[in-house]
Amino acid sequence: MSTPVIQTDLGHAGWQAIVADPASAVIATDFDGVLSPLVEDPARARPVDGALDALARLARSVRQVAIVTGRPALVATELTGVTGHPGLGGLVVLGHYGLEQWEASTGKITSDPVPAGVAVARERLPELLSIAGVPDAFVEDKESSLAVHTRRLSDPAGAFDRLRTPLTELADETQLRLEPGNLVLELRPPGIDKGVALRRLLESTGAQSILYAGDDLGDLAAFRAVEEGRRTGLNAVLLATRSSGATELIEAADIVVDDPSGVVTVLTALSDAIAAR
Ligand SMILES: O=P(O)(O)OC[C@H]1O[C@H](O[C@H]2O[C@H](CO)[C@@H](O)[C@H](O)[C@H]2O)[C@H](O)[C@@H](O)[C@@H]1O
Repeated sequence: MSTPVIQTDLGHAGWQAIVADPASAVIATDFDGVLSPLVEDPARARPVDGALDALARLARSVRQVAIVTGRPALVATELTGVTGHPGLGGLVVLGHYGLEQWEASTGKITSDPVPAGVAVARERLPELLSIAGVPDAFVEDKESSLAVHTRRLSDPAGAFDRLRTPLTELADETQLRLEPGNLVLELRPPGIDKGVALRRLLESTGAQSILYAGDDLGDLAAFRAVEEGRRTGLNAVLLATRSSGATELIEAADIVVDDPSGVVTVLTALSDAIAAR
């Protein structure tokens, strides 16, 4: 398989560094919109064909493969089906934007504490949704955070706009953070994001290079952490899918693909290049 279109010099350098020394590389990828297509019901998201095999193949030669997601870590392991998948015994899943860490080698989860504001927000949400005129918005209760989805409503974008201000106020009052995503507004603990999660992962693994794949606004923090790392010598490839149409992310990427199948193509090309070196 040929090298994908890498649009930047930094991306070329990152690709070559990973190929030359995979043992010091991390491969980290988001789940929704990157390994799985976006679907109406969050419970039905699944990785596209070939996604886990592509990660498993890379896992043979790189230092660490990780999934970094806004989902709870256990939900992500269930939806992805990574538990017991051949070749993914060293996988790490960073859930809740890094609040939780699940390790395939032990099956154990560690988590930062959940702030009390989540319980307060949970209690106040139904009335807030009613007052905002969207009582039927789907609330995905993730225990450590609450995601309000508008995708299945008759006017998804209008409902998203109507909810933004009241949910921002609720986040302020409960000392939570409002995380906007693709037709979803999440109330979640502050002080952690995918950038913090990735910095911790790079530090704990001592990796010198990384490929990070994302699609939505929540991945911007990871992109920024990688860009910051580049200033102190980290070699990196930033891969974005167009799944969520997040312009800022797409413009910052070294490689852009349309959808999760494109991610599989890129990951496969990377392991082919490693195998051919
Ligand atoms: O970090 P991620 O793995 O990308 O998770 C971010 C949020 O993704 C999910 O919502 C998105 O995907 C749903 C299923 O395809 C879709 O219905 C929704 O509109 C998208 O915003 C998930 O439900 C959230 O909990 C995640 O935080």
